[in-house]
Amino acid sequence: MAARLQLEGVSLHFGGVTVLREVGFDVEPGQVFGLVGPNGAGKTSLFNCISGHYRPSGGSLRIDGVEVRGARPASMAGHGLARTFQHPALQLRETVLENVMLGAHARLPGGPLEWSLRLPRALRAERALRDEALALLEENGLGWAAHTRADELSHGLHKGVELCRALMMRPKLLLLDEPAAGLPHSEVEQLIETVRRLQRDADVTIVIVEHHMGLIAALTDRVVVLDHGAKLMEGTAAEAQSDPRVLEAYIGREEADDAA
Ligand SMILES: Nc1ncnc2c1ncn2[C@@H]1O[C@H](COP(=O)(O)OP(=O)(O)OP(=O)(O)O)[C@@H](O)[C@H]1O
Repeated sequence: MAARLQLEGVSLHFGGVTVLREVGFDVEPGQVFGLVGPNGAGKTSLFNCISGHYRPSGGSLRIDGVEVRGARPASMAGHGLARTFQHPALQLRETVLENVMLGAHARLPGGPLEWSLRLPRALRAERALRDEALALLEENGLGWAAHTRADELSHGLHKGVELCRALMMRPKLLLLDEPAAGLPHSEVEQLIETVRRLQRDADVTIVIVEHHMGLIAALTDRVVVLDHGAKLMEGTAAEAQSDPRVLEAYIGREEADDAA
């Protein structure tokens, strides 16, 4: 079942620096939700709070009504959460298939002893996961690369492999951090098709951080715009794109970047 995500008053400080100021919004089960805003607005920091990589200084984060603020990243799979990163971190010396299978670690039966002894149940589970990972790679157009080492693939393909690794967790909440960054136009089109397919078939709630407004407009049901760590507005992508406060925030940030 796709998850409901609820944020209330989420704040984050690093020393004297305020990175997030009382951010709150609800994401309904099955929605594709966009998180946008100029560089440095706090989007990735907010993702890091949701996925347990950062501990918020205040506020509440609930997945299906369960408070997860302060939970460690490793325990977030247990809450149905999977994510991708702005810069995919793959095991570069391992094959694509091995990388994707790593996404299923939380679903493996038995303990380390059973695995080190290669007991029959562990071997059967491994075979089933291997078949599942291969099917997932095929579905996402990467079947041909299954036995290639990750360091032999391009940046765009790394992003595809990372998405498959996240999907191996069978998440009910999927966070995608700038999935289109660095992709050529044709691959962005493919990515849009992939997310549409997930929306249709996978019973998952998806939150996307992205600067590519074409992708946000094509995919999202709602967006939140962040600026200087605070929520500037919430609405549809079209409402965000025509909101003068949003335009001003982007222009202001460009001017600040130019002056720097
Ligand atoms: N670990 C950290 N320590 C100190 N400051 C941090 C840390 N992580 C993020 N920040 C600061 O928080 C602010 C928000 O950064 P963040 O990366 O979340 O923004 P963003 O909206 O994702 O930007 P971009 O679109 O450029 O990726 C920035 O000023 C950044 O320097």
